[in-house]
Amino acid sequence: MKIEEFTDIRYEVEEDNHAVITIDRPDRMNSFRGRTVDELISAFKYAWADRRVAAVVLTATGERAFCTGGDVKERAETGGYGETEWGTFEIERLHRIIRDIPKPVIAAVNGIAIGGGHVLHVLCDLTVAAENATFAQAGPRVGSFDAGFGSAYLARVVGEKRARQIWFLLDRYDAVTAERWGLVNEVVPKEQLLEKAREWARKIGSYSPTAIKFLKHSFNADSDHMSGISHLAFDGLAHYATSEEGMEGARAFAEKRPPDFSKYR
Ligand SMILES: CC(C)(COP(=O)(O)OP(=O)(O)OC[C@H]1O[C@@H](n2cnc3c(N)ncnc32)[C@H](O)[C@@H]1OP(=O)(O)O)[C@@H](O)C(=O)NCCC(=O)NCCSC(=O)c1cc(O)c2ccccc2c1O
Repeated sequence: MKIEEFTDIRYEVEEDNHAVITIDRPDRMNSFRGRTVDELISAFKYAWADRRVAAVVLTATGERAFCTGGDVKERAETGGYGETEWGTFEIERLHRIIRDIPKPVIAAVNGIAIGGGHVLHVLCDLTVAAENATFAQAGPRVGSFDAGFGSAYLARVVGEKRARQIWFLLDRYDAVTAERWGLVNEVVPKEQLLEKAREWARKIGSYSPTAIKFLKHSFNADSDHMSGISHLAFDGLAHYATSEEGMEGARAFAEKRPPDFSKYR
């Protein structure tokens, strides 16, 4: 997909040194649909191929949301995430490209990161958060789960007890707690968020790209077996998310009522 065709994201190369990818669906709290995911993959490919780009910043429009995961309203209406370039919902490929691109990816979290949006920042190499940012998972409330990197790798990052707490209690954590848990590298005032991410990108751009590339691959190697778990998890999720139980979660969200999962116990 060409950059000028992007509707759900923006892609810019800043100061000939780093790319900034901005999720731009503020009316849906920067949730993603199939098209958003396709555009994000294309943007990461552009950044991968562009020799000027040493690091990638992933952020979103506004101060309310970084990314609220899948577009639950779309899912409640249609049972899926809308049309895509190849007819498939490529979220797993997006996860892979964030890990595989041989350049550090910095999440600049400008608001709530929840559900699949939380998973995106977890997968990024570094996270800088605005003071107003919050962090949460939502799947078991809306009929979804990420039993791949979103849970297994999360446990690597914050530890088993905290990862289970995040997924089983579905509470929202503030930026200071996230930093204390090691989920976030640094918390800054919201006015300084993008500048801090760019400062890191510029710093990375002054170092040897080959050394950085090998380090990223090395960090990934130890947890890459989780890809197999991810394949299983996403195939399972495709069935679960469209089941009656899964759809009860999405419909309840769209209808602004608590879900009733009692008959599935
Ligand atoms: C994010 C919130 C906690 C914010 O709550 P708050 O009370 O501040 O605001 P509102 O709830 O009133 O929301 C304002 C406005 O935005 C709409 N909105 C919010 N989030 C979404 C969303 N994800 N999709 C669509 N629309 C959204 C909301 O409806 C309001 O609209 P109005 O028209 O009423 O003004 C809270 O909104 C919240 O909990 N949001 C839902 C978070 C969530 O459940 N996300 C999805 C998790 S599941 C997921 O991400 C997922 C990922 C995958 O990779 C999948 C892969 C394959 C299959 C399924 C997948 C999947 O489900």
